Amino acid sequence: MASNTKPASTFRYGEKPVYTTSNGCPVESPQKFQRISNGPVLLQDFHLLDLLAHFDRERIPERVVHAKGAGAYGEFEVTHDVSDLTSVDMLNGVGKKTPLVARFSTVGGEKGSADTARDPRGFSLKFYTQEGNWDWVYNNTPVFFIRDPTNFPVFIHTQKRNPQTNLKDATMFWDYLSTHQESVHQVMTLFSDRGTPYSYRHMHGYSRHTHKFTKPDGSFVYVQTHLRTDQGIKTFTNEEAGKMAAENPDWNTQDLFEAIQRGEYPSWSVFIQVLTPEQAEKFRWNIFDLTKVWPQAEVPLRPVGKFTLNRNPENYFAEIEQVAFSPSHLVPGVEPSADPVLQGRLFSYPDTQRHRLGVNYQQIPVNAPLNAFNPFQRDGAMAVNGNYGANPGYPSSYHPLTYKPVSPALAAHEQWAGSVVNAVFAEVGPADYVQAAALWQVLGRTPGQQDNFVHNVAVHLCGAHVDTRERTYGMFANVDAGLGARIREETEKNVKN
Ligand code: HEM
Repeated sequence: MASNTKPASTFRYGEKPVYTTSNGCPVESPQKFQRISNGPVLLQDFHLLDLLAHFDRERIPERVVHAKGAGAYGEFEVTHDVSDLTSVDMLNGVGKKTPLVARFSTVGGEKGSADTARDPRGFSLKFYTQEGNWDWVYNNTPVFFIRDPTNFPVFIHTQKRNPQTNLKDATMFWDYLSTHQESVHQVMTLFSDRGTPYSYRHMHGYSRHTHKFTKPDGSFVYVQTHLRTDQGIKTFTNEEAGKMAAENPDWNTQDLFEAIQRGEYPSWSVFIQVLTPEQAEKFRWNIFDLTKVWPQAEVPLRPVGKFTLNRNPENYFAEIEQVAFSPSHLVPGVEPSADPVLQGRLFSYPDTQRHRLGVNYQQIPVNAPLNAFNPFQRDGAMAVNGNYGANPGYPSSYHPLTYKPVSPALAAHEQWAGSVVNAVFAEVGPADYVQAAALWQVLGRTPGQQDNFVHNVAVHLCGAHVDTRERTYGMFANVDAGLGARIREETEKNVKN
């Protein structure tokens, strides 16, 4: 056959298309190159130059956090009616199904790092709804280290590599945490065995942030979302996770891919916690404080739906590396809350994706919404969607578009007035240790879990400078005096030199 008869993207693995240069010119041999006898190679050999030049540009920036990950496609189904709370189209109608793509990840490691590292896990979903893509960019733990958006870059720097040694650095790690003790609740989760999940299939997901579910009449409720694994929670101990990191650093990636290949489709049940604005005002905890949970005894879980992952990607780079999730990808019926960390995130994700993938990242097939139409965003590198053809790039009176009305003026809770302040979210105080102390008691209900926690902290903290160790013992003593003493004793036993 002299040439191919269909576009490259439609060939399936195993077909035998004609090999060509990038401009489609058939090539006699993938190995041959043009040269003068056994002398220099020729600049006219486009096949060689094309191949080398493309190879030279294969890498794009890895994600600044959550660089190592795995993903798959699936489907969400509504199991319970929530139309009393929200007009989100995807949630409207029991039995309604919506396609999705998921990506799981570790946070601090590079793209080639070990899957079983002690780290929170990213848990991202992109739903392709009729009213736009709705992204849930969640984690596997219910709270986070920070509640001030300014702290994210500096906190992450302490979890990554030391600028001089290029090594992970226990002093830096604990120096940050012990001087920002609002982190302690998340530290309690991270250093329990939940910090080393057995697989992506065996962990829950949490929105952590408060969002708002809205209705067209302008009313709304505050919600937090929980994704509960139907496979059950399964974790590694510290030593099992370390052994797996050495033997198979890609264990979680392999586990997810092979489970789906075997037809063992993992699923999660979706629940929400709901507070009315009036309840939120009287609630013991500030609902915009990302370091606190809404205790389930006070705010029960309400079932919403279920999702299942049932298809592996055909191409990892195209579909998983290039997928771009953002908490700002919302749809009618859901809005961000005033949580300052969430507000910071609304900016950060599309910003980094314009850098990581380019300004037209929403045109990449895995990111492309079903029904988007925005001809006022034109041109730019890699505009591959036809660039809206002859449609005017402004709101033309000759070719008006259809503009859909949005909800009426929002209720009292959304009318903000006040002076500009430049302040931290809140000073750390006794209330910041209450939920961490409760978690310490919860760990005590499963035999061995408190011991594992103390051990997991000790073998990490022992690498930190003595001043930092002392301050960290104080932090754990603020949670529980006995816990502080046990961590001191176990850590000092492990200190070398
Ligand atoms: C101010 C705080 C935060 C900032 C500035 C921030 C920033 C970022 C950035 C820049 C990325 C890389 C995105 C990309 O390259 O596509 C990322 C990834 C991610 N972040 Fe955050 N983040 C913050 C807090 C959080 C919190 C609180 C959560 C969980 C509730 C979270 C969950 C994730 C997840 C799951 C990913 C991976 C997304 C994927 O799979 O592609 N982040 N974050």
